[in-house]
Amino acid sequence: MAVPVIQISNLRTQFDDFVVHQDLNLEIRAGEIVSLVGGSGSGKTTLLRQMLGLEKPARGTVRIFGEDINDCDTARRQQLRNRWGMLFQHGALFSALTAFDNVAQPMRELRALPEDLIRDAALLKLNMVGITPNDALKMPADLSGGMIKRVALARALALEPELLFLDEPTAGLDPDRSESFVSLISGLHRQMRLTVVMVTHDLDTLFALSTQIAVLADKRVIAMGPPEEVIALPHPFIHHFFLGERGQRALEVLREKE
Ligand SMILES: Nc1ncnc2c1ncn2[C@@H]1O[C@H](COP(=O)(O)OP(=O)(O)OP(=O)(O)O)[C@@H](O)[C@H]1O
Repeated sequence: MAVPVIQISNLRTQFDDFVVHQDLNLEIRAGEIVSLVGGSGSGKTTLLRQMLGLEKPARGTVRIFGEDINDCDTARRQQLRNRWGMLFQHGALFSALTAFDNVAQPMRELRALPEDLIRDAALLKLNMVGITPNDALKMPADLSGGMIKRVALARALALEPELLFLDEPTAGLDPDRSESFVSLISGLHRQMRLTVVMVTHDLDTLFALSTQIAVLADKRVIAMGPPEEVIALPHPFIHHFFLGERGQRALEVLREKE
């Protein structure tokens, strides 16, 4: 069987005496769209940061593409980083650069590509997310919230990643923009054969996109599987999160998809 894209084993995270994760295990296979859900403070963002190699766990291993992210040198880690893209919830773009330069920047940092190739590739990525060459010349301050998210997504895709991390991708977007952003991610997932890991509180986004849901509770991943299986599990957090009033509405979307 192929090596999992992400494999987290026996992870422990601790801040002073406060234990956030204990004996946490998680395996993500290529091509999945995995949503990480959990209550506030359950450690979703911290786990995402550990996958990105931005934080080191107290114990356990985090393997990305089969390599221990905390046990490789800086050059190797950078090579791994070039294989994933990250869409941060806030502050996704450099405010002093145009949309175009924001997307070109990760390619320029590689110092290996000629400028004309970078130009074509950046315009192509912007086109994929529906940003015109004219809008590409604008500064982030002159773009709408939805357009900023699209440019940030184009930037995350700049190096043709195999893996894409999304932190609350639709937060701050109105329902229409949120829906079109979801279709965009879904289309790109198919087109680029991406593996996607996302943290979201938005049940509409979650049900529209996820092939798997991983539930973080009791300091561990207590369940992982297809949405319809996970929501049927008898755990108080799952019941509360998915089967409340807002969950019912989102579930209708899931049933319409079937
Ligand atoms: N650098 C840090 N120092 C001390 N405590 C931290 C640090 N980072 C996170 N924590 C604590 O760890 C716990 C998990 O935080 P984290 O932000 O990962 O949760 P989360 O599940 O993403 O929450 P939310 O859904 O509210 O964003 C919280 O109690 C938080 O206060």
